[in-house]
Amino acid sequence: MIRIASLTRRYGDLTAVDDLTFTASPGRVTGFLGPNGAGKSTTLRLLTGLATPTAGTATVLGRRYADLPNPGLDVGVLLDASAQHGGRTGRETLVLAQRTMGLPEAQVDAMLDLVGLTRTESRRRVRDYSLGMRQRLGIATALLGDPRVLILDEPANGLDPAGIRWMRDLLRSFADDGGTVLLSSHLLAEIEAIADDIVVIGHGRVVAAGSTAELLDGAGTLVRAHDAAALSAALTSAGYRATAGADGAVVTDAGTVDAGLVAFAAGLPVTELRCADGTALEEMFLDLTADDRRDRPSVGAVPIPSGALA
Ligand SMILES: Nc1ncnc2c1ncn2[C@@H]1O[C@H](COP(=O)(O)OP(=O)(O)OP(=O)(O)O)[C@@H](O)[C@H]1O
Repeated sequence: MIRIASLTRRYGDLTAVDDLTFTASPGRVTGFLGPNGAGKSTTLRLLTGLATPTAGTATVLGRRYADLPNPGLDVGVLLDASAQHGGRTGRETLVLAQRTMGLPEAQVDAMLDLVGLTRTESRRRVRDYSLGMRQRLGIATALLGDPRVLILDEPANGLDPAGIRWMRDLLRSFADDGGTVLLSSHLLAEIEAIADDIVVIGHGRVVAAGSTAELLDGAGTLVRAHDAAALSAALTSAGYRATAGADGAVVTDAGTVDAGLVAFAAGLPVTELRCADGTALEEMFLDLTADDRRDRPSVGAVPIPSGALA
């Protein structure tokens, strides 16, 4: 369990993290989403003791990270794969971590196998690794102590499609075994494919949170007809919200059945009708994070499900 409660971090006049509250639960992958500069990395740094909060608390398994006696055994952390020591080989990096944590050396080979780094690759210096290989090494280091919690900042960076699929499966099975995963990204599609819960932040504040299913439901229905303007007008006059996209699709808060009935009643042949997918979630994400005003989070269009905020 990760608990962030009223967490705030100011740098001079800038409030990088602003009264942030959410939890990441065991058995679930929690996606932590936000555009550049939203405060994701600062939050993860506060959570892992690399920065101190101005106010509020961030705890892992009920304790501040700094109070965990041997943190690597409880929490696996990967914040910046490119920051690993370039002069060490991959194996040396793992052996150092293994000794620091007091683990058997066999664990190093087990992790290399798990992340798909060959023995030959493990003997190369990290400076000669691709970003994808560094991510794999970083994940191996994070998993070395068999922790119950994983905190990962943009772990898909640099991975090829097969690597992304591999990481997704790895995180899924980690969560299915009861682990807690908190994973940050600015890539909505990546988060949507893996996360059970999503917390969206903008300007250091939570702007939407809930299960991925709830947020997708909140994204509504996508309906397409030849005359998008007429379709929008028909939906609006039936009391629904409707937004016509540039590609002719209309996203509405009407259910699929109601949207179809409204179009039929208006004499508009429907060419596509389905639950809105990640495209609509992406529009929601952009909308939610577009508001520059820190004092007024733009949550009006999307309800925050009760219980989603701790
Ligand atoms: N040590 C620091 N001193 C001053 N400002 C900082 C410091 N660390 C972060 N900030 C500022 O806090 C804000 C949030 O930054 P943060 O790196 O947490 O965002 P992010 O969501 O992780 O963005 P990105 O996706 O680009 O990594 C930014 O405006 C950043 O410039």
